[in-house]
Amino acid sequence: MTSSETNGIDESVLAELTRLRESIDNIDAAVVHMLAERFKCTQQVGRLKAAHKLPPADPDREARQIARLRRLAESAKLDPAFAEKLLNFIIAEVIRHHETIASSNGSNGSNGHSV
Ligand SMILES: O=C(O)C(=O)C[C@]1(C(=O)O)C=C[C@@H](O)C=C1
Repeated sequence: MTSSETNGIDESVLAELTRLRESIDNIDAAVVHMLAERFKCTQQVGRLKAAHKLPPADPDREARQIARLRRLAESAKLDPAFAEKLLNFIIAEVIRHHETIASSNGSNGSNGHSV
């Protein structure tokens, strides 16, 4: 092994891997923050729907979101099937939250409006 190698991996390769991983970590942090903001909005939607006795899921809206996201994915060279699966995964969690909000509104005598 030469002085520029560590455990058989060239130091320049390790430096490149570290640089790429730092960007990956930044992107993952951004995804977490963006999802947190999205869930803050959907919690408000869930409270609004529960207060007005609207159903948790809106399949027509979902169909429009999926069609739009697939188009965006294609133009960004991301697999549209992956984009659709990801959105469905997120929406399924949102609907679960909406259902929890709706059932807690119905059982505690609240009118659904929070202070
Ligand atoms: O837009 C709504 O009606 C929502 O409840 C939000 C949302 C979403 O997460 O984007 C979730 C459930 C609905 O089926 C559609 C969309």
